[in-house]
Amino acid sequence: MTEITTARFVNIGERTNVTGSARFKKLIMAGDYTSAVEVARQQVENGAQVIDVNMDEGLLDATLAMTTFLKLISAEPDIARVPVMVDSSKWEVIEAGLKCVSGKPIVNSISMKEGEEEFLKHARLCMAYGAAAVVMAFDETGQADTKDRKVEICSRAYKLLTGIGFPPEDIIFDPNIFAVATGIEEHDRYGLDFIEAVQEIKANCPHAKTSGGLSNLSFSFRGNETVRRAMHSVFLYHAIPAGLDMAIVNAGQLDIYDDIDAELREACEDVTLMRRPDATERLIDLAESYKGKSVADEKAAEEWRGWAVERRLEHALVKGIDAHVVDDTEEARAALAANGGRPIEVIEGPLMDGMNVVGDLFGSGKMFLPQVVKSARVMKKAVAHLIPFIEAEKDLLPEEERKAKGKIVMATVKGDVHDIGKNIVGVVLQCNGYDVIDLGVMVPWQDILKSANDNKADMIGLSGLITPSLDEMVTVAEEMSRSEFTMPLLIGGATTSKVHTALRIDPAYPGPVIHVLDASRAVGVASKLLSDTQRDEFVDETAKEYTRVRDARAGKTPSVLLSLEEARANYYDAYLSDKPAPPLQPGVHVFDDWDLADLREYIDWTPFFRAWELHGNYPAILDDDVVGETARQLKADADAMLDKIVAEKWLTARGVAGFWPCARDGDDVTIHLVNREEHVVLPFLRQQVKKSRDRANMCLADFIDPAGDWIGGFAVGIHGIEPHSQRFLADKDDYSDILLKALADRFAEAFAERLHKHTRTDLWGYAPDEQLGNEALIKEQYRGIRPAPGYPACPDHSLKPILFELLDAEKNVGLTLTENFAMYPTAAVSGFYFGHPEAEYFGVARIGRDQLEDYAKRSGVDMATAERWLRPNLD
Ligand SMILES: C[S@@+](CC[C@H](N)C(=O)[O-])C[C@H]1O[C@@H](n2cnc3c(N)ncnc32)[C@H](O)[C@@H]1O
Repeated sequence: MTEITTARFVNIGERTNVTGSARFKKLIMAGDYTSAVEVARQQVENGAQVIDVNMDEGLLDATLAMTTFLKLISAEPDIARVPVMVDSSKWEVIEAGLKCVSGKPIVNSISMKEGEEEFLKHARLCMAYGAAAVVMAFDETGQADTKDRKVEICSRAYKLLTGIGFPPEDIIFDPNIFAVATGIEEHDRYGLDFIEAVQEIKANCPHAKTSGGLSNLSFSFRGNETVRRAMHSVFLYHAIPAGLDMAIVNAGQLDIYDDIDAELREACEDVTLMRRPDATERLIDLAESYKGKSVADEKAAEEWRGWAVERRLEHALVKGIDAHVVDDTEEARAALAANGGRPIEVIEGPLMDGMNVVGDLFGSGKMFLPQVVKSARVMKKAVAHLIPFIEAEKDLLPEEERKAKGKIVMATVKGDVHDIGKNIVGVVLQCNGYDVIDLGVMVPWQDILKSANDNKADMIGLSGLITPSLDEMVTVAEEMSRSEFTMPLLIGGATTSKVHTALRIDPAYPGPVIHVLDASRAVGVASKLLSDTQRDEFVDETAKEYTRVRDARAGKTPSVLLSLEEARANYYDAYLSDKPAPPLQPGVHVFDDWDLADLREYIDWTPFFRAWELHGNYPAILDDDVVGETARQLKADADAMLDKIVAEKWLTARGVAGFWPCARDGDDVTIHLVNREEHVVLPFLRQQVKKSRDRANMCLADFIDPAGDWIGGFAVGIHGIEPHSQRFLADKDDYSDILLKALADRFAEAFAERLHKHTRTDLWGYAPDEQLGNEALIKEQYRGIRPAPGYPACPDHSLKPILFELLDAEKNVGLTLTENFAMYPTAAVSGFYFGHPEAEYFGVARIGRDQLEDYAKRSGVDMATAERWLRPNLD
C-alpha cells in the first residue's frame, strides 16, 4: 500500500486491548501474561509502531493488570523499542501505567469532558511524566460529531494546553471517527467531517498531531471483512494527505488501495467522501456480494481450479468447498480407471490425504468445528459419488480393504430429543474415517445394545441434554453390564460431566467409560480406544482419574443442610407491597405465527457460536485473533440461511402466554382457575444449604403473596424444520442441517425473549414504558424473571406437564413432552413468569430427605419417582 505505508503515518497496534480483542482479554483474565506478551510482540512484528494497552474490564484489577503487563513488555527489547500508549478511562490506571513505562509514554486519553480544571490537572501530570497525550474532541457538552465542533474543541484544548507549557508536538488530537453508512442520514457526513476537521486542526494548531480509532468507521459492516478492509484503506488514503498522523488500526488488515476491486473502492469512496446521496444504499447492496469472502479467498478461488485433480480435492476438503467436488471426484476416478485403478483408491488416496490434513489442523487448534463440518460435507459428497462404482465391483474387493478405522453406535437416549451435539460428533468421527451408526434420538437401551451387537460395534456413544437423560445413561450402562458387554461407552452432551460420569455411570459398567468433553476430543478418544498400543494406558489412566474424582467426592465434607423447617423459617422476605398489579390481559394468549423477521432482531448470538464450539462473546468473537475468521464465516452462512428462512418462510414460530390469579401456600403456588373447582398446584423447591450471614434460603414461591397475587407461564416452539432437514441430509449436507437446527434453537430463545417483553409491556403490562435494547435484554436487565423447569431454581422437569396443561400447550403451540419431559419440536422453550421486582434466579442445589419426602407428597408421586426426578439435587 505504497501511498499509505511510505507516508510518515504511524500504525497504532490495537490487539493488546481487552476491550477490543477477545483473545487478549481471555489471556489476561486467565493470568497468562506470557502469551499476552507474545500478542504485543506479534503486533510489533506486524508493523505496529506504537502499541495501545488497555485493561478496562469490570472483572479485572485494571491497575494491577496494567502494571504487570507493562513491566513485562518493558523487559522485552524488541517490544520496548516502540512507544506504549497507556489507555484507560480511569486516571489511576493511567498513572500507575505511566510509572512502569521506560521510554516515552503516550496517555490515551485526556479531554475536557469534566471541565477545564480536571483537563489541565491531567495534562500537567502527563507533562510531569514526559508523556504525550491523546486529546479527545470531547467537552462538557459531549463528544464532537460535526466538523465545526471538532475544530472548535481541539482549538480550545490547544490554547489551554500550550497556555500551561504543554509541548505542542506532544498533543495528539483524536477528533472521533464514527460509523458511516449506518442508514441514518445524520451519519452520512461523519467520514468527511473527520477528514476536513483534521485538515483544519492541523492548520490551526501548529506541531500538534492527529489520530483516530479506525475500526469504528466500518462498524455497520461487522462480519464483512472485505468491505471493512476496503473502507479502512480508502479512508486512510484520503485522511493521511489531509494530515492524519496516526490511527489505531490492525496493520495486518489493510488492503493495498490499488488492489481493491474498483467497484468496491468507488462505493467506499462515495460513502467516505459523501459523493452521492445514495452512497450508503449502494455500498450496502454491493457489500452483500462480498459477505463472508476475503480478498485472498477470491484470488485463491480463481487459481486453484487450474491445479492437478488430487490437489484440487485436497484443497476442496480443507477449505470446505463443495461446488466442484463431484466433478473432481469423477475426474480422479476416471483417470484411475483408465490406468486399471479402482474407485476406492480415490478415497484412500486424495480424499483421505485431504481429510488427514483437516484432522491435523483441527487437532492442532488451527481449524475449528464449523470448518470441519464443512469439510465433512465435501467428503460425503465425494464418497456418495463413488459408492455406486465401489458397489459395482464389491465382489472384487476383499473385506478387510473396506474396513473403517472403527465402528461406533451413537444415540440420544430415551426421553431426550436433542441431537446437535451428537450430530456434530458423528460428523467429526466420520470424516476421520470412522463408521458411525447413528440411531437418532429417543433411543431405548434395548435398541442401542441390539444395534451394537448386530453391527459388531467397537464402542457406543451416548448423548443427552436434559438432566433426566443422565439417569437414562446409567440405565444403558447397567444393561450393558448385565448383557456382559465389554466395549467402551462414551458419554457426551451438555449436562453430562466428568464428575457425573465418574460417580454414577462408571461404577455401573465394568468396561471402559469415558466422558468426552466436546467434539474436538472425540477423535482423540476413539483413536486411543482402538489403538493396540495406547488403549490400555488410556483406559487405565481414565479409570484412575475417575477413582480420584470419587475419592475426592467421598472425602469432601458435604455442605451443611438445614432441616426443611429451618430453611422455611429463613425464607426470602420479599417486599410484597411491590408485587405487580394484575395483568392488563389475564388468561391465555395464543400466537400462531409470530413474525420471524421480528424475532431475528432478538437473537442472542453468543450461544450459537458456543454450539459450534467457538467460545467467546458476540460480537467481539468476530474480531477474535484466533477464531475470528471462522466465526465471521459461520455468521455469514447463518445470515444467508436466515435470509432464506425469513423470506421463504421455512419455519413457524408458535407461542402461548397465560396469566393466572394465585397465592403462595408454603412452598407451593396455588393457581385458581375460574372454570375449575380444584386448584392447580405448582410445588417449588427451597434451598436447604445453610447460608452465611443474612442470606435467605430461597424458593420461587417467596416471590408470591400468600394474600393473593398473579403468576404467568409461557411456551414457544419452532415448527417446520423437518422437510428442510431432510432435504439437507439427502444432499449429504450435515453442515446446513446442523446450522438450521442451531438457528431454530436461536429462534426459540429469541421468541421467549420477545414474548417476555410483550408480556411486560402489554399483556401483563407492569412495565409499559420499558425501553431496553437487545444487549440489555440478553443481560436480563428487565423487571421479573422467567424460570424454566429443569433449570436451577426449579430443577424438576416434571413441572412441565402442569405448565403445559395450564397453557394447553399441545393444542395451542403443537408442543409435546417425552416421557422424560423433553419438549418436541426440539427448538422450544417454556417457563413461568414472576413479575415481582425482587424476583431473581438462584440454584436450589442440594436438598435433604425431609424435603424430598415433603415434595413427593406435595406433588402426589411416590418417593422413588421423586427421587428419580430430583436425583441431581440429592447427591
Ligand atoms: C438459558 S438462557 C437463555 C437465554 C439466552 N439469551 C439464549 O438465547 O440462549 C436463560 C434462561 O434460562 C432460564 N434460567 C436461567 N437460570 C435459571 C435459574 N437459575 N432457574 C430457572 N431458570 C433459569 C431462564 O428461563 C432464562 O431466561
